[in-house]
Amino acid sequence: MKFEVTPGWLPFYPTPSKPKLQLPKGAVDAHCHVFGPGDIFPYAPERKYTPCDAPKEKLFALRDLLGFERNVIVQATCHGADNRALVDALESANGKARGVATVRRDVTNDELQALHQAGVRGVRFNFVKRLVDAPPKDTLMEIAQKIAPLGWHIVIYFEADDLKEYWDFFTSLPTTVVVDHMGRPDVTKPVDGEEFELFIKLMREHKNFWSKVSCPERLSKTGPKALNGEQHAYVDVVPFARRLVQEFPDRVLFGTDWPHPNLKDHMPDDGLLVDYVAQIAPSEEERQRLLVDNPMRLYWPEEQ
Ligand SMILES: O=C(O)c1cc(C(=O)O)oc(=O)c1
Repeated sequence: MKFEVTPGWLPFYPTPSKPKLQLPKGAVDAHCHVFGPGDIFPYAPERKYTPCDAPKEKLFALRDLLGFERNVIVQATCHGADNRALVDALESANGKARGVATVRRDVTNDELQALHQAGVRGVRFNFVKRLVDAPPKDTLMEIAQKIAPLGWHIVIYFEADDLKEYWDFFTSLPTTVVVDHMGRPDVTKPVDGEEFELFIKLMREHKNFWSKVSCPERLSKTGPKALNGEQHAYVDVVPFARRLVQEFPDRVLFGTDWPHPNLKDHMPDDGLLVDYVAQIAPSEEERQRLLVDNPMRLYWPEEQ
């Protein structure tokens, strides 16, 4: 099937640089996606955007260039609950990728087992209105109850503004819960202001919560952008990620978010995005936890 890309869509950066930062051995890119290709794995009818194809071969080549050894591939909303592109990528990765799927309430145990076999270790609940019409909470709780016995976790994606509303629901989830992109703080607000303190409180009071300290390119308002060799990109986002890395060193993950869906302003050079990690995790010990120990504990516990 041929798909027309959403007007204004920015394709991923064609020639990423090799990072200056050398990643620790065994580093995991814990948040990235595959899109299509649409003629093999069609985009979902209910999608809110149509991306350009970003196939597994490109992802694996990027992994090697950047110095990662493994990927966690997260089901993107443009594929809805059709996990075929994700499963295909996982099955092609020689054990070097795990996945986070999207499932519906009527998913069967056999289907869950097949996803587990392919390398899926979690499901994603998305509440961002420009991306999805979120299912009702009782539907999601039913899914949570179904996946919990598999030892899977739940990845949640929401806007900072919505945290209050979902607080009771999120904190009643029965599994480890991983928050995408730091709960999308407005980085023009203070890092110790009301909005981000609420997120810190969530992490402090609920030890089953983890946070991805990813997506500075999405959250930044003032840059500078990860382009043209910039070694100090997205300085306005650094204090937020730095705070999480310092306060919750065992419950943070980092991912590139390649191929960066829905960016409007610019497309980052992924090599420079890796160099950004030196700003939020300046010590080798912090990077070891962020990039190796934490994702391995969550996604490859059998190797621990
Ligand atoms: O902010 C976004 O647009 C975005 C979208 C998706 C997705 O469509 O799944 O995933 C992300 O991690 C981020």
